[in-house]
Amino acid sequence: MTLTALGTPSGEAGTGRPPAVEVSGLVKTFGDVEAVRGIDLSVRAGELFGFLGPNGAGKSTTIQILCTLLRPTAGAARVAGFDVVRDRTEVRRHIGLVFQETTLDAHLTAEQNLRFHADIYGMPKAEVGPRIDAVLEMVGLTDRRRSLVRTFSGGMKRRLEIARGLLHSPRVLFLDEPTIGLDPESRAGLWGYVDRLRAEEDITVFLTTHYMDEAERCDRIAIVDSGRIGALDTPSALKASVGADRVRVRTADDDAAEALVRERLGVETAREDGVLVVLAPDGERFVPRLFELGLTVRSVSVSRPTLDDVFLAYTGARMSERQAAAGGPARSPVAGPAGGRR
Ligand SMILES: Nc1ncnc2c1ncn2[C@@H]1O[C@H](COP(=O)(O)OP(=O)(O)OP(=O)(O)O)[C@@H](O)[C@H]1O
Repeated sequence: MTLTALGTPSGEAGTGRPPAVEVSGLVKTFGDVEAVRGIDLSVRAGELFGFLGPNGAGKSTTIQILCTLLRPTAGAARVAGFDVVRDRTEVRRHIGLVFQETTLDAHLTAEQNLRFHADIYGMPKAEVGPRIDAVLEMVGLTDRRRSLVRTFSGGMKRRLEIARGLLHSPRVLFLDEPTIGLDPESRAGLWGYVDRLRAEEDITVFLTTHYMDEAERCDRIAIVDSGRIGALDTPSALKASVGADRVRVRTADDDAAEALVRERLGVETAREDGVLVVLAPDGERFVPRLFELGLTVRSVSVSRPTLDDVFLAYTGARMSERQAAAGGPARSPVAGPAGGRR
């Protein structure tokens, strides 16, 4: 299998816009733990870029370095053209953060939370009111602007977090598992805002997720495992590079069928949940050959590779397992933009 692990997106030459995120040789260690072990990547302006990987792969650590909440052990990163170590304040001014743990003040109203954020960012007074109106409208919370945040549902809080992340018109929005714990309707709503945002504000979105449908939305995704990028490409290119279609077959005797298929047709097989799976480059054309072998086929189905298959190829696990594992709060809250650095 040959999957690409390229740091630079193709087709960028000539656009004249610097990359939104540029990372080279990034390393982060915590004592003996090598959380990030040499990451290179380049995210172009306006891109929706996804980070996928198992628990502990180093996704959050990388994002926290990009957001200036952690200092790299080695390597360099630039966000919106600014160095994350040397130009920390400028980086913070140009990014928005939405993390899975809420950092809203529950005892303030939605509007007060936003005004507080505007103060921290030193937004010009004249801009604050109209911008609050705009972001509240975008996330559908205009009529709840004077409600205390503690009266909000989980989905409403997340929408308010997004509004807050956008208030200062960032160039790059970091979303670290933004939909964990949300119901399907709230997840769909949140993605509606992200799509609208990208259309209206030409923002770059850098996302981590455990959900396959969210990964599918990305322009490109990087699969991260054990602190390294194993593959980086568009979802369709990644799926194509995994190669074979999967032909799931149930026969009268699967063990005998498997041996026969391997021997006579020279193809690879696997077992998934006990079911015989034949890996074939063109599944539909392959099916008649099963019958030609004289097998008693009880059922057969063909599926093309999914991102889950790509994830499995690179990490040895299914995304769905990760999704289940990530059902609860995964880690302690990180500091907001004004917070300290570990
Ligand atoms: N502050 C810290 N001190 C010590 N070790 C840490 C710290 N933060 C992260 N690590 C370790 O670094 C590794 C990478 O963690 P990280 O949170 O970046 O993974 P992740 O890919 O975001 O995982 P998840 O999907 O579970 O959020 C893990 O082994 C983790 O235990």
